[in-house]
Amino acid sequence: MAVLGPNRYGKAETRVVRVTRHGDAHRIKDLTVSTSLSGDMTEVHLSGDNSAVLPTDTQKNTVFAFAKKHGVGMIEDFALLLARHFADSQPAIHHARVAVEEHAWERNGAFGHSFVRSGREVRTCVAHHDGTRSWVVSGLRDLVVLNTTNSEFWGFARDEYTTLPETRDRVLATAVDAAWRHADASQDWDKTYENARGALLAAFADTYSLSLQQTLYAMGTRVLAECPGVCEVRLSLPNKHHFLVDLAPFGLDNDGEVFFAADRPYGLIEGTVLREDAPAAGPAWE
Ligand SMILES: O=c1[nH]c(=O)c2[nH]c(=O)[nH]c2[nH]1
Repeated sequence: MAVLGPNRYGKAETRVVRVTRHGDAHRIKDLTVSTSLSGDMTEVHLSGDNSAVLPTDTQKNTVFAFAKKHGVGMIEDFALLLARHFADSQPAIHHARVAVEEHAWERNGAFGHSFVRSGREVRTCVAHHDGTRSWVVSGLRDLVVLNTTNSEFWGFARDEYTTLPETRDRVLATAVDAAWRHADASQDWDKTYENARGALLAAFADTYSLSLQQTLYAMGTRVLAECPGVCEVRLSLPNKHHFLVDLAPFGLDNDGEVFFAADRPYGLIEGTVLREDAPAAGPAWE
């Protein structure tokens, strides 16, 4: 006998751009929004009775309608608004998860109406609401950073397959993917974002690194130190290897000047740093 296990459904990656016009000075917010609902969904799976199913098309429409009606400020507020709407307005929906990514644009010169997509990282959040409680995890991805020195890697375990030379000076580069769990769902999201981003960058730059793992822990610890409302930080750091190119065949030396920036494979260093007294996570990360 088969039984239905955990399930959820929603509209993934609705792309919405909200323009706000103040005379000739326009603003844009460019988001990717993914909704995911769960609740009394046994019948639709077992018998095809759709009466509890708020269509994913409706969910997508709601994203656009809310962008118009409520505007888009901080993405955490927009995500919470949507999550609360779905969980509170549909009797069959007991839990709503809304994930938002924000793509940054900058002004193109002095023109009020012209923008250039910025090379900045993508800002992210996931908000949950279960009809009573809300949880928010904020973060960023693709924050690409590189140190040209102050990184070593040696003293590692060896076996018959180890060929990696030890290094006392290497390039250390990564694309930071970070998420931080808020202790409660009423924070100054923008302020925390800037503090967390600043902490990640500062810790990456000023940690004398003996491994990317050590740098990861320093970065997570720094976010907790700078952001009192954050109780847990998760980091995923690809080690973007930079290999010194052998220029000897060309009669040239290479004293840490020319590197091959390898694409793949890459080391992937992942870890969590949390306060000793961090409250239980609930479904925040899912
Ligand atoms: O910082 C590093 N951590 C590792 O675990 C590792 N493994 C490896 O081959 N290079 C590195 N660098």
